[in-house]
Amino acid sequence: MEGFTINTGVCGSIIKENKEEILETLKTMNLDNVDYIELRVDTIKNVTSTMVHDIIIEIQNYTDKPIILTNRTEDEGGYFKGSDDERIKILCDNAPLVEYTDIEYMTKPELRNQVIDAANKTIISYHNFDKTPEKQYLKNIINEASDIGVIPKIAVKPHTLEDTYIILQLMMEHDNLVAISMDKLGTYTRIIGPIMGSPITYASIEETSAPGQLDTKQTTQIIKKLKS
Ligand SMILES: O=C1C[C@@](O)(C(=O)O)C[C@@H](O)[C@@H]1O
Repeated sequence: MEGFTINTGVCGSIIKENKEEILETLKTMNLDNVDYIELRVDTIKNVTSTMVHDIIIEIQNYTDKPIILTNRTEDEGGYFKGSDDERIKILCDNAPLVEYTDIEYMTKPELRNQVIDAANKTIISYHNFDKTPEKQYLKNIINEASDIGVIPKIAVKPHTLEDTYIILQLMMEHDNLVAISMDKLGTYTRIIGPIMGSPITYASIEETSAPGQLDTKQTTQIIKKLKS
């Protein structure tokens, strides 16, 4: 039967301020609704490499779900307050422990390459919380990100429905791409992504880690429905 196969993993993002809250979220969430756990360490107050290491070990003692390690810059919607050198050090120190490490495409190449070299696998990400750039601009990022990392990811803000169509076109034209049109206007791209071969779709566990996210239960149920 003609159709599509869905191999998308649902990623639940944990965005908490300290180890206790992170572990509380982990132990109260339904792990059946996720395939990956994103640990957003930029939301941890006064975060250090040692803190992140200890949290990762605690998570891995509790579940085998693969971890995506993210330390998001403020420029791209995150909360990390330190220097880029400090941000990259936290990622490099802990990247060998986890399945994927997320590094922003816009990071200075010498720092970006340090993370790529330290990581098992990388997600090369680009976020624009102000607009949806021109399609060719995004295509260029996707192509270069695909060359330097394992999964290219773009997450951009739509102002019109036509903006969201750009994301649809990019998903049609690229395999293995995580492409998100944020806000409510773009929420449907989080569901279309799995049909288009996206390897990961991000969902919220408690509070959302980005505008327009569905929660992990909704996302998993929809994907199950699409697969049936
Ligand atoms: O980059 C992404 C995608 C995301 O911004 C989203 O739009 O769901 C959520 C972030 O936590 C994650 O790191």
